Amino acid sequence: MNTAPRTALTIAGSDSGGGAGIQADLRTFFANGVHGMVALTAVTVQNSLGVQGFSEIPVDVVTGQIKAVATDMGVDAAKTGMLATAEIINAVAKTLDEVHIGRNTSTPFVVDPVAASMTGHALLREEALEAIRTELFPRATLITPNLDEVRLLTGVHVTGPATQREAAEALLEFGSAWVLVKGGHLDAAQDCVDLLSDGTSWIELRGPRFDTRNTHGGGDTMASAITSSLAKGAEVPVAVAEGKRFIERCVAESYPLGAGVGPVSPFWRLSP
Ligand SMILES: Nc1ncnc2c1ncn2[C@@H]1O[C@H](COP(=O)(O)OP(=O)(O)O)[C@@H](O)[C@H]1O
Ligand SMILES: Cc1ncc(COP(=O)(O)OP(=O)(O)O)c(N)n1
Repeated sequence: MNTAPRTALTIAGSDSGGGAGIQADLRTFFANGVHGMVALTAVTVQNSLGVQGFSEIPVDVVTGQIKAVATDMGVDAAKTGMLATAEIINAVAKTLDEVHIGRNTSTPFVVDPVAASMTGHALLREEALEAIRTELFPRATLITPNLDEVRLLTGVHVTGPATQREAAEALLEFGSAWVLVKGGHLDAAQDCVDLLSDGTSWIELRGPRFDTRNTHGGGDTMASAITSSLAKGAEVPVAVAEGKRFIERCVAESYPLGAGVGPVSPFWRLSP
């Protein structure tokens, strides 16, 4: 009989266009040899041009999905993406404690604090930012904000290495074990440099910047690649280095689709 692969759970929204959200997460888990499971939080109406609207899933259905998979199939690592409302965030935090997922357990937990789509549409109700800071970050093994999210969460406007470090310090105050301040939106003429820290180690992850506008789903894909590595037992610095290498290839092989922004490709290993 075959043995079961490692498992990863995404708690996130659906992207009807297939490039971000749970679709990106499941594509990435699959591409990394991990069995992906889902707790759906919201359904977005979305295509390459942006988000036209969304509807939340009832809170008890969100928490029910988490409990159903955690108590039966087991979760080796989990991540969050779009959570939509403070009510969902509060309930998810409580449920993660009940099923023993988070930084003070043996099951790593990655928080991608999704606030808006790259096209500028809100994916989180305004009052929910505080719940992300107080309910999710203290439970997180790793948080992975992009520069817009850093500004919303801390007020720090990152323009280079000094402010990237200042932002990481401010974010660690909220209680996560590690923070990854992603630098994809820094100066377009430079390499892509992300900064990883637990307040003691400061690790710069530098990679080439590929000249493409098709980066839809990039943040979700990177967080899911890191979650996959954590599910397979990697320590955080190794998992993030693996995630960085993975997303680089996904961006390099991204493709146009629709009239707007195309998706990154988690399937680069399948390319001929
Ligand atoms: N054009 C690019 N070429 C190579 N890597 C990129 C590019 N854009 C983003 N990245 C990398 O993809 C990851 C996610 O990027 P970022 O754009 O900062 O976050 P988000 O997708 O959440 O907005 C980071 O590791 C970043 O360095
Ligand atoms: C359902 C859903 N979740 C997350 C996102 C964010 O994806 P994107 O707009 O591509 O932004 P980054 O991945 O670059 O942070 C979304 N659009 N939809």
